Amino acid sequence: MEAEAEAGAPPPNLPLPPAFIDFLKDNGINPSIYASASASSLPRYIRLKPGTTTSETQIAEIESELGCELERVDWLPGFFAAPPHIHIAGSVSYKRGKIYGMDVASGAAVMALDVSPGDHVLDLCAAPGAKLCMLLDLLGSSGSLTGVDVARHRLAACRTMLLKYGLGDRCRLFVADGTSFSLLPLREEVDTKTSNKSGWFFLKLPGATNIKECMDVLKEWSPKRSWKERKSARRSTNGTGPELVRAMAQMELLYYGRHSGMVGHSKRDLFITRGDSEASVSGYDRVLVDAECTHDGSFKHIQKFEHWGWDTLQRRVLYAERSDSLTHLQLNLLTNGFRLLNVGGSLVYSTCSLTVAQNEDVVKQFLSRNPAAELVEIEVAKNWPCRSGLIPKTLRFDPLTSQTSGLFIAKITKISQTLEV
Ligand SMILES: C[S@@+](CC[C@H](N)C(=O)[O-])C[C@H]1O[C@@H](n2cnc3c(N)ncnc32)[C@H](O)[C@@H]1O
Repeated sequence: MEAEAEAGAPPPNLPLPPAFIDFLKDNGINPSIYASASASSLPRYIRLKPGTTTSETQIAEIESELGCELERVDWLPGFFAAPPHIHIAGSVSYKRGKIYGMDVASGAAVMALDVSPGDHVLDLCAAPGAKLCMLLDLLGSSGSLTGVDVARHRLAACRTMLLKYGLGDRCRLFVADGTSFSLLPLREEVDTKTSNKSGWFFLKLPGATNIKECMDVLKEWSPKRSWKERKSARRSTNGTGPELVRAMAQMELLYYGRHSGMVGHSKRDLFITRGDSEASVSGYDRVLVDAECTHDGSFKHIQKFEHWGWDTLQRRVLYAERSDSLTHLQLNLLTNGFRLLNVGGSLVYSTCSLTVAQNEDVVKQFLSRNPAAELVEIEVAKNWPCRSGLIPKTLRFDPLTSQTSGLFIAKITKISQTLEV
């Protein structure tokens, strides 16, 4: 890991508005970082879909299609750097689902989680889904992945990605608030060969033959049900506490795959919630909290405001109330993700903000309230071109140090089922 970049470097070559420069300075961020990360210097990163042959011939084919040379990222398998100006979305390889456009720092956050086949994984801020797809690629053909996001349209884009890359089999997607989401993974799998609810997907995928059963499961979760259906659903929740009924009404299932734990279960079956003292109810082995943030470390995102108008940045990103409520949101997402984590499991908290308030401060506050949480070293990071965060064991990627987008990563484990203080 490299030492922290020195302050006092040249001024940014983007016409950053004074309010943004003030925001950066208030947060101790040197605006020069935006100079080094100008569009002409930061590589465009590509991740190859595993299973795609990585022979030199295949790489050469992609190179000739993109019209550039790809440089293998030696510290993160499967990633390649392309020149900054390359647009991959129009390429055949991209359209056919052979490559992903994904910053290598985002890949690092996923690798830090150390997912193994068979794990039950929760991605609490999942959309639009670059990290979720990588998690599924690592999971392979066992375990499950639950993706949650509060923004329906963004999660719909995530579903499109799942289908494009053929990754939906073990995944389910919920439109829900990650600060209160409570569904646990279902570990015992329904035998999809003998069950009469055999192997249904939300969207009809190759191999599916009974679309009606699929639609029945989804209807149960849809907020747009007829009065009659809502009445009968209310009847079926009689005897259920009001909090649970509210929780059941508040989320929508947007997608599920054959081995996602949804097949053969009614909505009610899935509301086995974990009370704080119920350690015996199994939660998730891995949790990713890639929290909503000001995105100030994502150079490409900030650059878009040149077209959208800098006043939009000021209005949407920088006003103080948003910053305050964001750190609350981040803390609540982290706390709920940790609540759903198994003892011995791992959680990664990441943001693409470079501010201390949204990163180290959130983690510090969380640790002070959760004696069962322990910050752990990210073992795989030994050769990563990043620097330490202000708290030891946390990591920071930034354009100057890493030639990547900005990203903060902290890894936390649960050492016991102790309650929050
Ligand atoms: C940084 S983005 C996540 C990017 C995503 N992990 C990926 O790799 O593509 C943060 C996401 O958090 C979502 N979000 C904001 N508030 C949320 C909440 N209360 N619960 C769940 N998701 C939330 C936003 O809609 C947004 O999609």
